[in-house]
Amino acid sequence: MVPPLALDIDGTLTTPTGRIDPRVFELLPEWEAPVVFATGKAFPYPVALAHFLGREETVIAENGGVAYVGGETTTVGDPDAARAVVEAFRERGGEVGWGDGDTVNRWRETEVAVSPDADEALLREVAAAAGGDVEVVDTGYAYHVKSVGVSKGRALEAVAEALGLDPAAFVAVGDSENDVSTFGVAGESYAVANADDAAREAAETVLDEGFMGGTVSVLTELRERGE
Ligand SMILES: O=C(O)COP(=O)(O)O
Ligand SMILES: [Mg+2]
Repeated sequence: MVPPLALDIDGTLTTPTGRIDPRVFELLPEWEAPVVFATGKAFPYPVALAHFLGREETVIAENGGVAYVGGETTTVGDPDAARAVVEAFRERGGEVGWGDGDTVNRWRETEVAVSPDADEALLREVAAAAGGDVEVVDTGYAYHVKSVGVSKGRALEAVAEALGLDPAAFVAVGDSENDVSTFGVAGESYAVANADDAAREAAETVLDEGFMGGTVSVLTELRERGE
């Protein structure tokens, strides 16, 4: 038997240029245990990934702000507080930076994502001035302006419970600061070689290979172990 998985998407299932690695489509459709996509991206992205893999749509989006399992959606966090920070950032000359359509935030319900090209120092200054309820999380792919206390790890606890599983039964793979909480909840945790310092420190194991190459090495090992 293979264990259930909690998989980050960007930096973990992707190539260095941000594409979904084709090996995702070979390895995950047939994985014989729950697979939870746990991402900082907005809700539709992991749902679409699960859908096109032919898997149950069991997802954590917005860094834990949104969880979806068994057809039930749960949202946590204070979107108004996050939006107020981003509005103040804009008033001070900051730019969210995703262009006119802003599909990054269009379906985002609990937080706001700001482009990695944005003025980080200004964003952090504005967030700090808003009091202690809002924080900025840097995934390498975006700065997420979100409520303190919302995390992928907390959402994984809730999703695991809904699935009737112990969160410690999960094996987690990730690459950044927003995966640290998942690593704390899952029974086994792996940081891919491209992971940031926070993820490397939190993970039980830092892999030799980066991006999907690292994730493939974990999945292969787990499969062999389960035989
Ligand atoms: O959207 C981001 O900033 C990062 O997404 P991820 O959590 O799937 O890596
Ligand atoms: Mg990531």
